[in-house]
Amino acid sequence: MSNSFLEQTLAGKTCIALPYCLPNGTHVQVMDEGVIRFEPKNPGDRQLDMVLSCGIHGNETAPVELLDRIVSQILEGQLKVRARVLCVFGNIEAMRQGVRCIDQDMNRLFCRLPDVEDGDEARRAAMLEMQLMRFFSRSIQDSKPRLHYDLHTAIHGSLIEKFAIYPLPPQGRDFDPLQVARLASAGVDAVLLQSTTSTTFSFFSSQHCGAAAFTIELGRAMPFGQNGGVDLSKMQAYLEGLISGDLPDGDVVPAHLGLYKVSREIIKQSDAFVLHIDAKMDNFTPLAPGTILAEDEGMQYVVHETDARVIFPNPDIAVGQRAGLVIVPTESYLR
Ligand SMILES: O=C(O)CCC(=O)N[C@@H](CCC(=O)O)C(=O)O
Ligand SMILES: [Zn+2]
Repeated sequence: MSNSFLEQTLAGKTCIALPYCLPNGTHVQVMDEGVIRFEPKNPGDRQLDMVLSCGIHGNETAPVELLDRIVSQILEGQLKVRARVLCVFGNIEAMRQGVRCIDQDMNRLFCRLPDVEDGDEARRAAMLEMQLMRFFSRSIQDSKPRLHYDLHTAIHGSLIEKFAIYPLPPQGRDFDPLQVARLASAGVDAVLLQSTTSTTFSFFSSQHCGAAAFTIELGRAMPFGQNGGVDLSKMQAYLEGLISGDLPDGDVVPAHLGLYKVSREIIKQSDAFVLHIDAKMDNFTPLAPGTILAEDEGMQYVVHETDARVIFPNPDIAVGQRAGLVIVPTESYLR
């Protein structure tokens, strides 16, 4: 992958290039540092417009390496482009330093204009919002389906390694079973249906760009070059298929895919917050009814749900942010 788009970006060498054309007719434009757009030779024939993002958390490197492989394949002419595709490498400085974030968690900085605090990560999030609005405005004009996959890896282990978070749809819209079924063909084994608004990148594109958007967790966060244990072959084949115009056949959510709804988010209200469950617990670990999850300013969070599981337990976050999710299985209309 020498001299790849990622390597150039990390070395601070990306210049905003004018659109140019590959020998196979694909149009390429570098929109900003770490943001590159591909458009097919015959845009009228395309079936969808898609944003693929990674590295919103700088230490989640497996999806960054995956997206860099895809960008290289396109630039080298090995992958034919029959969709409009915007590839986003999110928090570049955090990637350089191998950390989740520098000052602020970028995935808590979307949908927050105009009251968001200033800072490099807030400015980058606002710039990415503008890039997506611009990218998808053409999709709206041309009535093309809009898709956004924001690719992550998790801090801890997980009883279900690959899962997606489906942001709460805009008012008047519902979760789309077709989108969930497609993810199953990409190796995703569970989907969590969100029940509240959010400040994540995928919530932004769902809410403000009308995209079918997901946060996708693809394994455990490891440093660059140490992702041999994460098998992304199904996801890679699926994304290559979408880019080259091969939509998956299945439109039924398979029985093996776990469907959960987010019952509640545990928000850290003060510095007195104490997590009572093991912060290193695997995602999807069952929580018995009556378990004390956490305490905060004299208030106890107790599991009252039947068949509850924990996702993303983490007390080391800023006040006001979420310290974990409680999810429950759901058998909804999706199946
Ligand atoms: O493992 C963890 O604790 C965090 C992994 C991660 O970054 N997850 C995303 C999920 C975003 C969403 O809820 O859509 C995050 O916390 O930003
Ligand atoms: Zn992440």
